[in-house]
Amino acid sequence: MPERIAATVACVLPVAMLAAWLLKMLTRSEKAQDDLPPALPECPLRVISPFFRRRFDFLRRGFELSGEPIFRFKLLRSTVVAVSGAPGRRDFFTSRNLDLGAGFRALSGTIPMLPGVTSDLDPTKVATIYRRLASVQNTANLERLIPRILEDIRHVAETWGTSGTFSPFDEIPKVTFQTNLRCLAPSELADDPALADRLRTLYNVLDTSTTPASVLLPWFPGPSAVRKVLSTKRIHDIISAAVDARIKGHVLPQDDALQPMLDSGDDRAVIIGASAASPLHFIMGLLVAGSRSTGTTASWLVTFLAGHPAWQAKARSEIELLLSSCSTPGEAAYPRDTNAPTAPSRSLAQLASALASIPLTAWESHTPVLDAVIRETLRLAQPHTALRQNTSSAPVHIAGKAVPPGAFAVYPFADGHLSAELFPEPWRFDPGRAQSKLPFAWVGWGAGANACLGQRLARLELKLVAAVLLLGFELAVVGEGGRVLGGAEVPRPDWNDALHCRPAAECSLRYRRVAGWPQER
Ligand code: HEM
Repeated sequence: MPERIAATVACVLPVAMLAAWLLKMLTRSEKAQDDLPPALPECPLRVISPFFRRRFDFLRRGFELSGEPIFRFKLLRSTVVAVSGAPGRRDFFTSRNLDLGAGFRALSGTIPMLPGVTSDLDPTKVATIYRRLASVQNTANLERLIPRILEDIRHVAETWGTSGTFSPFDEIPKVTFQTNLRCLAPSELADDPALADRLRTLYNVLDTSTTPASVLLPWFPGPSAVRKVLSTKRIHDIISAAVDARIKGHVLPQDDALQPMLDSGDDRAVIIGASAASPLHFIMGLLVAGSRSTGTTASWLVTFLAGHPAWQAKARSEIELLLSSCSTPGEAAYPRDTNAPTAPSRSLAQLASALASIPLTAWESHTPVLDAVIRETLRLAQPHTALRQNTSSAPVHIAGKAVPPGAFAVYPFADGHLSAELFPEPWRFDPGRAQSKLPFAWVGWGAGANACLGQRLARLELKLVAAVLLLGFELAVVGEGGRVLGGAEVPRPDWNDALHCRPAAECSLRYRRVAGWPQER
């Protein structure tokens, strides 16, 4: 009998504690304040799932319901202020007291805090990481990386065979994960396909295990929280084994991103670890910051080009022009001998090496079509909501409304990017469209103090991926039953999928390897 009572208490007590805690959270009253934005008339418990699972719809509906460009709601105990409109955008991106790291830690929950694995960083260490990321992106290093990135793209592309159909949202991120690994991690990892694949799978587990519970109740050991902790630990173990092998001299010094950090005596935790507080710490953190966005952008870049033949042709001609202007007289830049029985895989290798002859300055300054296509892709398929916390002790004012100390402010990029006023027919993919001159209307790389720190590298990677795919393959978007889709028929990005913007409608890429360029197209 006493055992039965003890068992019942053991079952009921945690549930009762959780219920009491929830009640306390939900009944906490806010300090009355005149300049607070209007509150959403919803029970705090009912906003949790939409905020995390269908954020685009939730915020759009909130602006409609409140009838204001700014409204507030509660996520358990936290006040969150959602911001839109020109004055709101300006104040959001220019406020000095809205902290990206704190907002990211509390509302994104990508990386759990694990003693010895992830930690917060002091400002000096953050500055070191910024410096190292800047070195990765200096001109000499990017020049050095171009042939390696192209070889990585070629290797992944060869696994696709000569023709077929695939989901761009599954296959293209494999390419960009590999290229980011090449640029940011020890080369021992980028050179080992099995380890690289394992790391990619573990990062995917981190992404897909983010649930409302794992973010709002990080101390609660639910199944997704446990999966996250395990994957974080495994990622850490793989990366630290590679770093330690180098430190102990089991592997010779390499020409990669790790070596200068070791040579400068950087703190091992800064090199390896990930920060739960911000997308930092070099290898683990930057792979999170960079891989997901580069993968999503590259997937849509290729999909839009495949579905818009006129832009595809313009982009291809631009790269062909670069190729022909970079080949030395009398030398074929890329297989021109159409009589030779060119094996398709050989032709991809030749393509990669021909593209490697194009200098960085040409990729950066002589590709107006690719620049316009990337800009339009970032406008139309970047489902980002910027997250910030007011870490100061005074309210921060956004368009005249207060974000109280400790509260969060969130800005959905859809506000500007999908606005019909700023971008007429906003869902139409049109890289030739006139650009809005209004500040912060387009924030594809972020804006203000927190603009993307990896954009030079990301831009280069996107162009190299586009070049190999456009010159190495014939591409088309196909929908249900293999029907080719073009222009307005290409499915819309679904902004509720905050990771990939993967469309709700079926959408695949049909590809066929081109044996030689330009004659055999
Ligand atoms: C196409 C690829 C990428 C896109 C579209 C992108 C976009 C962005 C955006 C919009 C922000 C600002 C976020 C906000 O305000 O909430 C940001 C920040 C950041 N990005 Fe990127 N990014 C890309 C690739 C990369 C890569 C490859 C790296 C690193 C190698 C990187 C490192 C960072 C870092 C460290 C920050 C935080 C800056 C800070 O704390 O102030 N990004 N990125």
